[in-house]
Amino acid sequence: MKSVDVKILDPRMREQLPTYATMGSAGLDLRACLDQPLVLEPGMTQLVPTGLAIHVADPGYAAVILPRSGLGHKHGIVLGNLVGLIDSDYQGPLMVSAWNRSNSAYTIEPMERLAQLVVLPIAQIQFNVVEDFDTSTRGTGGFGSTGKG
Ligand SMILES: O=c1ccn([C@H]2C[C@H](O)[C@@H](COP(=O)(O)OP(=O)(O)OP(=O)(O)O)O2)c(=O)[nH]1
Ligand SMILES: [Mg+2]
Repeated sequence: MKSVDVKILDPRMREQLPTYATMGSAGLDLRACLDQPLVLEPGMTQLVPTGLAIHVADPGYAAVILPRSGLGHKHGIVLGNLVGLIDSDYQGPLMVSAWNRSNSAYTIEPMERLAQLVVLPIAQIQFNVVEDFDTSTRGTGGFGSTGKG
């Protein structure tokens, strides 16, 4: 398993560092390190601290912050940036942009699991400028070009 340096910015996180819930879990749940409940009115977005800073360090990896499906589907609590991308050289506090896309207020409780962190391999690329691409099966077809059925 890959090791990633973490700084504990909120002492409450010392006892509950994120771990994989099951052997096959891809995400580590991030908690809302709030001092009091936060009422997120419909349409509102609020930056919520996770109490952690990570340093992925290896440019061959990045972390992404994704919504939790239960919160997103049942309560409309997703991310204001849709997906949070954590660069491998970022060392600042991990923040979650919590967006209430529903029509009802939602109260985020202190230390509630709000979002999840996934570490992914990354390919950094360099562009090779060409006039024409090598032929591919798809060519320029897209946006439903393969049909519906
Ligand atoms: O949900 C998020 C998204 C980003 N970040 C941090 C880590 C990331 O490495 C940094 C910058 O994010 P990004 O590059 O997506 O934002 P930007 O608007 O392009 O800012 P910058 O000019 O700092 O790159 O902010 C978070 O803590 N949470
Ligand atoms: Mg950026």
